Amino acid sequence: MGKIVQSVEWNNDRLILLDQTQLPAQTVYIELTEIVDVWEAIHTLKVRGAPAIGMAAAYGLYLGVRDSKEHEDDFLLSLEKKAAYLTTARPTAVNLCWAIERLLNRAYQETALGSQLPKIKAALLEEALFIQLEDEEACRNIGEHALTLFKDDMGILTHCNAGSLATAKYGTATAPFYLAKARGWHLKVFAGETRPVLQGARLTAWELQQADIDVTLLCDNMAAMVMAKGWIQAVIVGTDRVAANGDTANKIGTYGLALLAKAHNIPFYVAAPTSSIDLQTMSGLDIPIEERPIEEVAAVLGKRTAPEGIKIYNPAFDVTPYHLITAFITEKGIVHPDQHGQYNLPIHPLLQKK
Ligand SMILES: CSC[C@H]1O[C@H](OP(=O)(O)O)[C@H](O)[C@@H]1O
Repeated sequence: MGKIVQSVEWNNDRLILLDQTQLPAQTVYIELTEIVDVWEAIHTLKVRGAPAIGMAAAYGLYLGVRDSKEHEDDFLLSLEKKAAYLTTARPTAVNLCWAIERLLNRAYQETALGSQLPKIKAALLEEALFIQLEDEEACRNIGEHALTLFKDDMGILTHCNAGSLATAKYGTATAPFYLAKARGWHLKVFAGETRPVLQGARLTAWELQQADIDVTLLCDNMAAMVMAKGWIQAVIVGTDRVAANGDTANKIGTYGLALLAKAHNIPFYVAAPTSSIDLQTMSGLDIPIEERPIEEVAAVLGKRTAPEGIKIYNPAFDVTPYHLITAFITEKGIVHPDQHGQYNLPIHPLLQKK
């Protein structure tokens, strides 16, 4: 029986991460106790995937103040500076700043109650643990809802890694694959390799193989052909940030898949925990798109493939306009567009409109 891999764990008062840059060749766990090392792990994709970087940032903020010696009057300012520092690790996934905001709010609440520093710090760790537990439950619920849209023996295409590695467990886009396996269904997963960082080849293919799930690896440029062959009955992807109108930022290449799905009349689903839905961002035009080092494009796993001195563009994400999305699968249920083609998206109770 296969196993469901996990990438983030709080254990023995330290943050333990499965270093995703070493997969699939090596399974390497790193133990972090310093906020600067958490920032670096997020920035260099040792930990990656919107929910997972939110969880890591939350634990990182706690680690940043756990042993601090500031006077109580200076603690909140120090906490806010460390929070701001962590949000610079990566800009696109709203989960990172959302998790940080949750810990800041807990600190403000405890301060207002007159709590002493030890209690405030304990509340920060408690909130980080809550975020991880909630994400696992949200992913499981997303999987259950997604299975109402799928049936046994379907071919499903996914992109990048919105998997168990990118979340507390199960993944968002991959959650239905794990639950279908447990239900005895045979879903045929097609995973795009996802240039340039190869999250599909290195991570999704690996984690589904570990779980004995039927997965076929594709180059990104094969998606149109397998759709034309009739091998794909649905596309499901994750997200880093859904804007208020439903425009969705996800791994570069997602927008193209949505256009292909539309052209082939194939449903295109976004698995979106409410922790990734940002009603403060009005549309895709307002979503910050991370640009990453050009070396990711110029070389493949360290071997240079592009000529020296060539111009290179390396956006890590693109935005799929909401009208190309068939439905959002959230932990609160499936959201289809209304009669005007507009989305009324659920909001996480702790992400109230300001
Ligand atoms: C549930 S993971 C969401 C999202 O995050 C990934 O980006 P990255 O690998 O750069 O962290 C990818 O876009 C996934 O779909």
